[in-house]
Amino acid sequence: MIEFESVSKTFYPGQSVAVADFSLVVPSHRTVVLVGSSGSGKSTLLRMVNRMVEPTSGRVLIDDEDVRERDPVALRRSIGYVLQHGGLLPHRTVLDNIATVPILNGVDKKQARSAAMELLERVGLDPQTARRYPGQLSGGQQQRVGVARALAADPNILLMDEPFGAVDPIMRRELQDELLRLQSELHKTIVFVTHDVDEAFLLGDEVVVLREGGQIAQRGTPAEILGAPADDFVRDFVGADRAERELHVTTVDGRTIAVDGAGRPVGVLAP
Ligand SMILES: Nc1ncnc2c1ncn2[C@@H]1O[C@H](COP(=O)(O)OP(=O)(O)OP(=O)(O)O)[C@@H](O)[C@H]1O
Repeated sequence: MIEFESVSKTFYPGQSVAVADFSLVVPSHRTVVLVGSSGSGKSTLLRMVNRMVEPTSGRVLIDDEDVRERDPVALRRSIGYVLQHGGLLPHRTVLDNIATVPILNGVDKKQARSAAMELLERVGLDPQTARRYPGQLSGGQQQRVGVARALAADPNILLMDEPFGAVDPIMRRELQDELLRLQSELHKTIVFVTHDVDEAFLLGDEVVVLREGGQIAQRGTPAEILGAPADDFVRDFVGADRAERELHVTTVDGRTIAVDGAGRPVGVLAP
């Protein structure tokens, strides 16, 4: 469980607050998505968990322990972190990129490399990829390596900061499905940051819609938010009234088809 307890962050005195008095509990084994437009404080909040940002006031607790009690380096090695631009080491092979943290944590090299090979397959990469360098991979493959690397130390917590933001829409959808599959097997505690509402609704057990200053506009399951947006800001942000979200039913050859506001079929209703 991760707990944000009234955290605030002002980067420079006199500057506007990046995050003001934010509180949230992220339950263990769940995926919580922070969604909001640029500058709403999502990354700042995420980085408080692994102490890459220290709150100006308030606390972040992991399983009831204040993260400030933890050595920052050990803390970071115990938490998986995936960024938009993989942050892979360019002069190390894919296999070494994945095995680095476990080796730093004292795992025997051979063992770490064989675990890295298993992870490579787990995230859907060909074993041949192991000997390549990050620059020789596509953006989507690099992000898969990023996910494998984040999982290598078998962390309980995964922090994901716009991890699929820089890949094309088809690859993005594949990576999202892959994450859903992985999570159904691994049950990590995931905090996922995105500005894409559809991605938030697809991946989040719970979604937190943020406005500027890390203010929570609404939190809940995707269905709760879409069904009852708290205010006009949330309604606009999630596009509750957007034509493509407004589904209707029509009957074609005796089957009931759901179509969106533009008349595009989106699925068949189960009888
Ligand atoms: N290291 C920093 N130094 C100074 N100001 C910062 C720093 N990091 C973030 N900020 C400011 O804090 C505010 C919140 O930024 P943050 O990156 O957390 O937002 P975000 O919602 O993640 O946005 P984005 O989607 O663009 O990454 C912004 O006004 C930003 O300029």
